[in-house]
Amino acid sequence: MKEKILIVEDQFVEADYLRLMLTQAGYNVTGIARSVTQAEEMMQEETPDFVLLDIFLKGKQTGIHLAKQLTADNIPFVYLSANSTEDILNEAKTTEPYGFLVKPFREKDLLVTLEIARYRYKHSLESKYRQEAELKKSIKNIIAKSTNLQETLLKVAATLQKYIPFDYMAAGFDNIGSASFAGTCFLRIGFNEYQTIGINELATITGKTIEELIALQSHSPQETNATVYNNDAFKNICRQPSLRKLFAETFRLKSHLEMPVFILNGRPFSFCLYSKISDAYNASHINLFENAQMLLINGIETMLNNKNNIQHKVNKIAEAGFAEGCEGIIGKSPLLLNVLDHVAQVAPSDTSVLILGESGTGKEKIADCIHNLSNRKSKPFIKVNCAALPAMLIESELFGHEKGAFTGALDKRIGKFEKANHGTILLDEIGEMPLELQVKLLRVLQEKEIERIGGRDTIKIDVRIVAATNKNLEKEVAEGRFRLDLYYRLNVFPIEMPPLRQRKEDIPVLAYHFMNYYGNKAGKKISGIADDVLKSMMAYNWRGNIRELEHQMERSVLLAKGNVIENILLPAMPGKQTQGAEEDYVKTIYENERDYIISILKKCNGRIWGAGAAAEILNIHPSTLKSKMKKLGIRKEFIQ
Ligand SMILES: Nc1ncnc2c1ncn2[C@@H]1O[C@H](COP(=O)(O)OP(=O)(O)OP(=O)(O)O)[C@@H](O)[C@H]1O
Repeated sequence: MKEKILIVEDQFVEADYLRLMLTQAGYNVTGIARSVTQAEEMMQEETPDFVLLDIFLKGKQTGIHLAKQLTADNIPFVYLSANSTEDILNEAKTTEPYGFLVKPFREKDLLVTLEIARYRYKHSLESKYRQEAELKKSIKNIIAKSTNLQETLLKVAATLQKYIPFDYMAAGFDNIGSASFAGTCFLRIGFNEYQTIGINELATITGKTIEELIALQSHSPQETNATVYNNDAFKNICRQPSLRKLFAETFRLKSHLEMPVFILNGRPFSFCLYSKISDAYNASHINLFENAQMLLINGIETMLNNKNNIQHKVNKIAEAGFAEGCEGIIGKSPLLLNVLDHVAQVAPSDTSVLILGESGTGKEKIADCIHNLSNRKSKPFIKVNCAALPAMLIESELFGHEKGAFTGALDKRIGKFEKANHGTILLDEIGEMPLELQVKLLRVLQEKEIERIGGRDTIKIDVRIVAATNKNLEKEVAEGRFRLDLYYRLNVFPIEMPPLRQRKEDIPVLAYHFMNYYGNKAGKKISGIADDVLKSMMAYNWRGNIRELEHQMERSVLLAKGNVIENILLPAMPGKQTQGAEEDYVKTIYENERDYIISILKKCNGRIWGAGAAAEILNIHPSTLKSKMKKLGIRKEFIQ
């Protein structure tokens, strides 16, 4: 059956041209709407399978208004836009379009975008149902096992993280200061580590009194519907004094998702998630949360009816550190943690994963994590670099050959796919795979079978595919170098590796990691990196990303004269050099942690032990605080 497409476009000529292209390509155009109202009327008559949506339309409402409705009704759409401002594009992104076409575009671009959008839609539905089922199952398990509200909230927070990312979460009733306040806040401090912050701790950290916090709370009325605040929308709601503003300033938060849960006795309870990423939230997060809401309501009610529920101080931090299998991953920047959340989410399934990102950003390392966290971890993990072999050899490398299959095939050879049976195969640099082989790979993905070169039989295989590339595959598809059908198959779960320039806070910790590694390897006792060196590393544009940083550290270790790295020879950058170091300097997570602990110690007049002292506020054991102080170089004189 022909797919039904509604065109929402106020430019008559453009809309007509679109209709022509789509009809010729076999689509059924159900109508052309010039405004949101007209589109709504047309959709009442006939629900389209897809909508092509211009952003600027006749009338007051834009395409973005309609997009929100389409997302709620689960109708996929692709934006058409010209000269949109960054703000508008950012807002458009939160509505989760299945594609974006920038005018003017060619017929080929339109058809490829629609095909990709169609495939994405189909798979996003499958993964949405899977995610919903997994989230509900986890929440059910948590609620069945715990009796204490705050403990439950912490566990729910850690579970939600996989699906709806956050750096700070405030969960509780509308009145944070009331005697019956049973909510609390969680600050993410690592992959699976949270600092619990109750009202007293919040007062200490922010330097406010409880009364001031209560006053701020009254300026932060709860939303009645789940609402997303990204980018400027978040800045706007943080203009006036409120708890949100205080949270944003204290923990450097940039976007917010508020999710009210109404419990039956009428007291509103909210989950407020905040992220350090400025556009972290979208409509699918709201949908997912709303689907799990009834379970949460029942769970919270059960906890509230339990006498042990109110516990102001939670002396618990969720299991520390990275999940087993991700140990070698260094860094705690929000963008890296976000990648690891996705890894944790996809690893246990058999879904194909496509890892995208510049060279040296850690794609292969992430592939290792996916395998190690999967049920296939005890089975083989085979890596193939598609760029490293000549086209002729890749086929035999991947699928194997029979004896005498071609000149030089003196023996039978088992290919990488067979070797990876029941395990995982990493197809690195997939963008370099020759077109002829792409067809064969597609067959493996579809039929789950291979044929050795020169062989007569097909061999059934069960292999999970992880592919990686630093190329823009959509561009490769549009330019005819990569098969669209293969791209669909691989792009079921894309993971984007952020370049080092977007996560500068990871630079010092990576530098120390490589310093230790290469120091040990060279048998040299190197114990530190001079401040100037670290500053110039932070200001440097690491075009080769982590690999480049690793090589520079290896060299610096070898050249170091004493036990501190005093020099680093960074290749000259075109244009700006290291003089930008001061203003570009971003505080590391360790510096932040150090500053934070010093501020708490100052407030407690340096007291570590006892009621109301620093260890209690930080919810850690006094001896742990002492060892942290030693590690972070915090001495008494900093506190006075
Ligand atoms: N988060 C990390 N922590 C520690 N080391 C890392 C991290 N990410 C990458 N590395 C190291 O950086 C180097 C490059 O990483 P990797 O080979 O995974 O990158 P890549 O994106 O696959 O590169 P390419 O595209 O060139 O193949 C490796 O030595 C790897 O061990």
